[in-house]
Amino acid sequence: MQYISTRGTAPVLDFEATMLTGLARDGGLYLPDHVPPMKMSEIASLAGLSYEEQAYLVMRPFIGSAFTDEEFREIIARAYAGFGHPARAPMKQLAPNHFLLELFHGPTLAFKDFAMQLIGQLFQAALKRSGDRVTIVGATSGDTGSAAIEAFRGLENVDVFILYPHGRVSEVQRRQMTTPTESNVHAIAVDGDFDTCQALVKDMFNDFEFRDEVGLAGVNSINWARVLAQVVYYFSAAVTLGAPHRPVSFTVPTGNFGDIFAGYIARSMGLPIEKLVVATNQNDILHRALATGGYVTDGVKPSISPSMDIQVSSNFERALFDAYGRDGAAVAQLMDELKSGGGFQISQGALQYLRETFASGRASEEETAATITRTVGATAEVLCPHSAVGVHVAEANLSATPMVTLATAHPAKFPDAVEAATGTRPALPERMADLFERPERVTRLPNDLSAIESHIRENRTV
Ligand SMILES: Cc1ncc(COP(=O)(O)O)c(C=O)c1O
Ligand SMILES: N[C@@H](CCOP(=O)(O)O)C(=O)O
Repeated sequence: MQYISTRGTAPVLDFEATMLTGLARDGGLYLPDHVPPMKMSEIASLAGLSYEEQAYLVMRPFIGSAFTDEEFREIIARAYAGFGHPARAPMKQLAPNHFLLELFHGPTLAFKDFAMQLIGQLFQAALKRSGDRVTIVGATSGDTGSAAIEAFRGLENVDVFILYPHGRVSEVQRRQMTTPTESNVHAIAVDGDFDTCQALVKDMFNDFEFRDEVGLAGVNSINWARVLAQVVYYFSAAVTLGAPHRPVSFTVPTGNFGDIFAGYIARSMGLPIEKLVVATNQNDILHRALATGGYVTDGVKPSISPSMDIQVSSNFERALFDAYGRDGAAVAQLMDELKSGGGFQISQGALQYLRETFASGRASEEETAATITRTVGATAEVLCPHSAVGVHVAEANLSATPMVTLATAHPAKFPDAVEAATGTRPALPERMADLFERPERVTRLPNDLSAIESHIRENRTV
């Protein structure tokens, strides 16, 4: 399996190099050159297997010769051993044809753990073999950062620097990033929003001198391995509900478009997904783009679902690449327009492809809060605000086909919003009970590439 860039001019890489490279050197994102199909019988045979075995069977064709079968099985076993639920991704029923896929039983209580725990193991195995050292730099609106720190803390050959928007993540998210004591963990609070942080990370990748000097690696969903790991739970949920003999729909709370793009890959592999619904909060650029064809940024508005406060949605570039018939030059042109002018117009043909592929909807702040209140009243399920955005949009898309909404974070990560909607403050799991007593360690920096690069140069330990 080979990987190619969405902008068409970066070197073609194998799986391991793609994972360690992060952003392609032409500024694009890597994608497999083809998506390996799964036969109906292969999909059917996933039913009843452990999550780990399903993960092995779904991901194996993408890995090539990077790891032996035995190594890969062991890596997967270690990745999911720390999850707090034996099913890893259990499902609850909200209504006769509406299900909630709980993706928050990992160590940092968000869906990011599914990929990050796996990537941590994959990086360790690859770096042990090569003896290389890397500096991971990531941007976060709260959940990617804590998951990355948890996966890489204390590892010998890795430093991890996480940029988060100062004052725009929940207190639990911030403390998850600022309280680890390991010297290879570095939290940076940036003056700006998530888009600022993500742009800084991409600028670092495009600064080749810096990139090569520090051995830059990325664990945002620009990293293909992140997306791949998230493909698995679409299969696990769908076969539980009768796929491939019966189609299933999914609604995905969306910000950076990584999670829903994983669903798109599952469908491309042959999983019968009827509707794939993009659910946005008031930062609804994706919903507007699908409705109007204009992808136009208009400033991030802070919301009660802060992890989705994103306007420059990184993985949408991967969807555009397919929508434009895998024309890297066309994608590069759109991304230049986005960078220089804050937006672009999607061509009619590409828009038609995207509309046939994705449905979409948005939830206002009031609708999000009301969904948390209503759902706990009707089902006793306490939703986090991101999952509530998903449930609200899913309810407008219900049909005879079972709908699965992805519950992307644990309610205790966003206690203020959940308490305001339910009257009850959700408690953190016992193992995190002292989170608010642990000392914090963070560096505040301006939105200034050279200041952040200097900080990284001076503070990396490897
Ligand atoms: C809790 C939560 N839900 C949903 C999302 C959206 O996921 P994606 O960025 O993959 O679209 C994120 C982060 O982006 C998140 O942290
Ligand atoms: N919501 C994310 C934003 C970064 O997304 P990623 O999937 O590209 O890493 C977060 O919580 O940080």
